[in-house]
Amino acid sequence: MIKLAAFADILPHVASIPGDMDITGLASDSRRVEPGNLFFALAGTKADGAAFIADAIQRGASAVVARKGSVTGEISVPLSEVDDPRLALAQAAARFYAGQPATMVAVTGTSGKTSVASFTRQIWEYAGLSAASIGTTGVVAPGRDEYGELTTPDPISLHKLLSELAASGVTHGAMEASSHGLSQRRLDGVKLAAGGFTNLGRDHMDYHPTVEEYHQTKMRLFDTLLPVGAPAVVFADDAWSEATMEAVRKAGRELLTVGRNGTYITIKRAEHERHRQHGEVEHDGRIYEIDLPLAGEFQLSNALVAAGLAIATGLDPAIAFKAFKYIKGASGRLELTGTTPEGAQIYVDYAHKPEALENVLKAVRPFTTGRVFLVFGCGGDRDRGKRPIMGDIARRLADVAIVTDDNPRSEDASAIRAEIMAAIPDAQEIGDRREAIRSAIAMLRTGDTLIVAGKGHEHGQEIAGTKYPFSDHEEVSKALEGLGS
Ligand SMILES: CC(=O)N[C@H]1[C@@H](OP(=O)(O)OP(=O)(O)OC[C@H]2O[C@@H](n3ccc(=O)[nH]c3=O)[C@H](O)[C@@H]2O)O[C@H](CO)[C@@H](O)[C@@H]1O[C@H](C)C(=O)N[C@@H](C)C(=O)N[C@H](CCC(=O)O)C(=O)O
Ligand SMILES: Nc1ncnc2c1ncn2[C@@H]1O[C@H](COP(=O)(O)OP(=O)(O)OP(=O)(O)O)[C@@H](O)[C@H]1O
Ligand SMILES: N[C@H](CCC[C@H](N)C(=O)O)C(=O)O
Ligand SMILES: [Mg+2]
Repeated sequence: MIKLAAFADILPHVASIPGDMDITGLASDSRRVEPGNLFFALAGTKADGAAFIADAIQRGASAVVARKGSVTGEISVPLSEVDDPRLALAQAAARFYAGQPATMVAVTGTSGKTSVASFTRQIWEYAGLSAASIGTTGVVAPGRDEYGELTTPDPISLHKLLSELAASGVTHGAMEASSHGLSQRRLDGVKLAAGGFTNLGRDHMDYHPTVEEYHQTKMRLFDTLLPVGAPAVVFADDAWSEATMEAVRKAGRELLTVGRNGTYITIKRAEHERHRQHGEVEHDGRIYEIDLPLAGEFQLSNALVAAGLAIATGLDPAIAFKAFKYIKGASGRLELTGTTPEGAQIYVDYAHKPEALENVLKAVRPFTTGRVFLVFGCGGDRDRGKRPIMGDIARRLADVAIVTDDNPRSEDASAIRAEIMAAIPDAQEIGDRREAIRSAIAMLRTGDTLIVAGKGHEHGQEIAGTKYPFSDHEEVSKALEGLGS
């Protein structure tokens, strides 16, 4: 419970409302309003929250926040009109749910966010700090491991969570900043100590009009959310690194680069083995040995961004680099899930966009003496343009590809497959994902590698509005049991 007047600096006019009222909670969905809630009417992609003000009041909303000019006519409760209701909601949520872990960092980029958030938490944990990570795979903190729906939670859930974490003694938190989250102001109330950037590729072209606009949205993390002078840890070896560095410099934040071309942490030497990477990095004039028990050079890039975030916010570099040895991959990120009796290896991976798929296929090639198999599809109700691009990547980089279903959502699954197969007509088509996985595993021989791509950690498959239980991990295990391994 908090007085409405406590939001006076965020919400115009509330200071002039006679008789201060108690606010029992915040809501942005009228269907979830409880008596005494402050309702925020948000303009969305499908609806305008202003149309649900009457509904919210009927359910007991005691005051309403809406975009200037969006409310016509009288309403029966106090109204605060603002330029940006989503920003007001984020700030109000941070006020309502007081307390955040003292050191919060956020990472953006097309791929690697979940991994970086998880690695940063693990580095802090290794150093003995009480740490949390928040992102696509959910929340992980001392005593908590919860599956999540969104990469960046909405501000109300996010601040409730941060407040609980702080109250339970968590001092360090790493979170993912998705482009949706940044554009919708979901993390504008978070007090950030540092920000990170991994890379930029094609994603969410159903939401962002151009790649440039998509990049600019991601840059909000640096030019708006990060305090002036705060460190921005930028991966230096990506095609979009230069543009990101420029954005950070222009915004007056401290630029720290990592990677082969990085100056804050520089890769001096890296040897990649099948399941680990070993090498040396330079930081602040000193050389540190690193040993990372994960496959794929991209995981080393992610680990460097994580180390950069931890060091930039105060951790001893020697401890940060030593922690690499104990890092576990995030669930379903190039995760070795099984081995056939003949020794072929099967990985579950979350690549559901072009660059991720390309990276993963390239990552396993050097260690595959036989053929690289790929089982993949594309999600429905998402960027259609990526389908033939991913088909083409599979054609170029996999030896055997099976096109199957991901989450068709409301779309016709066979039409999605056809759009992928336009670029890889020779692929096998097996719509049923379980069948596709079984069929691929049955074909594997010594030296082969199979990547089951697209769903990673997911627990379900969404078909025509229903989420059916489904796990790539489980299906791989069951198929292997069938082979007697
Ligand atoms: C496309 C998108 O981002 N949608 C988000 C957006 O919803 P919207 O603006 O489209 O909502 P809308 O349906 O148009 O309705 C507008 C407003 O009216 C309200 N409403 C609606 C109906 C009603 O009866 N009463 C009512 O009050 C809604 O609650 C909403 O506030 O704002 C909502 C509230 O903040 C989010 O929950 C919702 O996320 C949906 C669930 C979603 O699926 N988002 C995905 C695409 C997403 O955000 N993904 C990113 C990136 C993933 C990644 O690649 O890593 C993520 O961070 O997870
Ligand atoms: N640094 C990287 N560069 C390129 N590809 C990567 C990188 N890190 C991870 N990937 C690929 O992207 C997939 C998703 O990785 P991760 O979950 O860490 O990224 P993310 O940015 O959180 O993705 P999402 O936005 O889908 O949640 C991995 O399974 C892997 O295929
Ligand atoms: N957060 C991403 C996840 C996509 C996962 C993939 N399995 C798919 O369904 O396309 C999205 O909602 O676009
Ligand atoms: Mg993620």
